[in-house]
Amino acid sequence: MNKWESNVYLKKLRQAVDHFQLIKPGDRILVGVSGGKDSTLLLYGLSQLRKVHPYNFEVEGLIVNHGMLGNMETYLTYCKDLGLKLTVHTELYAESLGEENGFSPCYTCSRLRKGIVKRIALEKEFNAIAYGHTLEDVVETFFMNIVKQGKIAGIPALSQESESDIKLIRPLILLDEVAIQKAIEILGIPLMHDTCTFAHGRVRDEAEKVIQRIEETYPAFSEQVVKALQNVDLNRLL
Ligand SMILES: Nc1ncnc2c1ncn2[C@@H]1O[C@H](COP(=O)(O)OP(=O)(O)OP(=O)(O)O)[C@@H](O)[C@H]1O
Repeated sequence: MNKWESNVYLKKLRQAVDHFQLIKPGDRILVGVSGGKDSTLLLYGLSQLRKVHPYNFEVEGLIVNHGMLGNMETYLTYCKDLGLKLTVHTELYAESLGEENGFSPCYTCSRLRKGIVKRIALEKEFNAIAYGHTLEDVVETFFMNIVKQGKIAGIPALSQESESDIKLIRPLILLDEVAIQKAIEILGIPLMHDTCTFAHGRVRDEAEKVIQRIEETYPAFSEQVVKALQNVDLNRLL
């Protein structure tokens, strides 16, 4: 087993890429980067995978600077030294956000940010956008969809952007936050800390607590949810 394979976090990223067929030869992938641990590891991991994977593909990171991102200088220098391709696009919309038409600032910010990433992907002829959603994101979303919507749905590893040919890929979907944190510590990347004043008391925090409590009894609960989402017994649904 080589060094690459012995790194559990990179092994799981590759497992997701291959199992869900996230990457095709010739893909041009734009990674949405927030400067936090998940999307930073995603950019690093895909850039590493590129070097050893049989398929030829390109990887580039994009930070949308909406005005609440803190100091980027050290982070950008470190990423550059690691050989990561990363650009910053500045559109300072965050400060003017508020509660609008019943939508929270976080919701509006996320919509605007995704629109910008998509626009730049199209302008620069990328055919794929990668997001840093993790195992926890899938399980929390699954839980919240049941509790809030009465619906069975998680986050797909691979989906299609509406209104364009761009595919959305989520290669960290098999990785948990503990493994990601460990990987970031090993790499020593100084993360960026956002200055967002809205993101507190998220509904997701409640889901996180409930899942943690379940995992005290069933430690593999999150992995089992991901397994279950690929193993639906259609004959036993109503
Ligand atoms: N400032 C940013 N610039 C570019 N991409 C970003 C930025 N912030 C976040 N992203 C990307 O968007 C992904 C999802 O972001 P985040 O978890 O904050 O929630 P969200 O936009 O509410 O997403 P969702 O509702 O789809 O879970 C991140 O994993 C990252 O890949």
